[in-house]
Amino acid sequence: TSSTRPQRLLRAVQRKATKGDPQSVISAIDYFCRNSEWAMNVGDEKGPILDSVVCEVSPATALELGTYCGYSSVRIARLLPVGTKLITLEFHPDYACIARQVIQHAGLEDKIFLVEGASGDLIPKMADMFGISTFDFVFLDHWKDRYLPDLKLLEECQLLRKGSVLLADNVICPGTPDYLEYVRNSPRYESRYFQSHLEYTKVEDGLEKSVFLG
Ligand SMILES: Cc1cc(-c2n[nH]c(CCNC(=O)c3cc(-c4ccc(F)cc4)cc(O)c3O)n2)ccn1
Ligand SMILES: [Mg+2]
Repeated sequence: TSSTRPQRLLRAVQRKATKGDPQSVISAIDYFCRNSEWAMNVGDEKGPILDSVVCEVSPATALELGTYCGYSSVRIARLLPVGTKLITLEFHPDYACIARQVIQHAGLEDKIFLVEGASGDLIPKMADMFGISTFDFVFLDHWKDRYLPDLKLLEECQLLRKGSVLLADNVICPGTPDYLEYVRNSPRYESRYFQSHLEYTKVEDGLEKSVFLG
């Protein structure tokens, strides 16, 4: 029976990465995507930009929208101090199943809470589900037409505080024009674009970092 791309990506991790070593999991996925099959991970060019923002914010509470195979969950969680947690939301059960195994191989299952469901349904439940009040950091990497509605939902649910940092992937490719227009023109955000490329390609893409001003 044929396997899926996420299953083949997981197999590459299980074969090549050292259990409990997040960096080797990241390297194994990047190697697989450069040498075997492209996959929609934030990747090894935008990844270091994500790392630098996570280190700068050093969030006590972090949210990721769009887990896929768990590559960026591992990138983020490996940098989080003890006692802090990453909540990551994934819509597709098949992706979630693979991501759990990738996260486990990295040894980060105690720092990452993966929740299955649609962002629009889950965001209003975050505070109650996890006993948090606001997010210090949000990584948007899910359906591109959900970035703006979910940002507004985070505002309405009062899950952002003065200084909360939002980092959005794919603002050029596939593109999130309505989100970009909003964060770049709203007086409630200070926004900055980090130019890069679509993972594992020469196509332009980038990350938009937006600080909520309250
Ligand atoms: C909780 C929740 C979660 C989700 C959700 N979970 N997982 C996703 C995946 C979303 N990601 C992408 O679609 C994506 C696409 C490309 C791409 C593809 C093809 C091209 F030709 C060029 C670029 C590149 C990327 O970097 C991407 O991130 N959404 C949805 C709803 N609610
Ligand atoms: Mg992406």
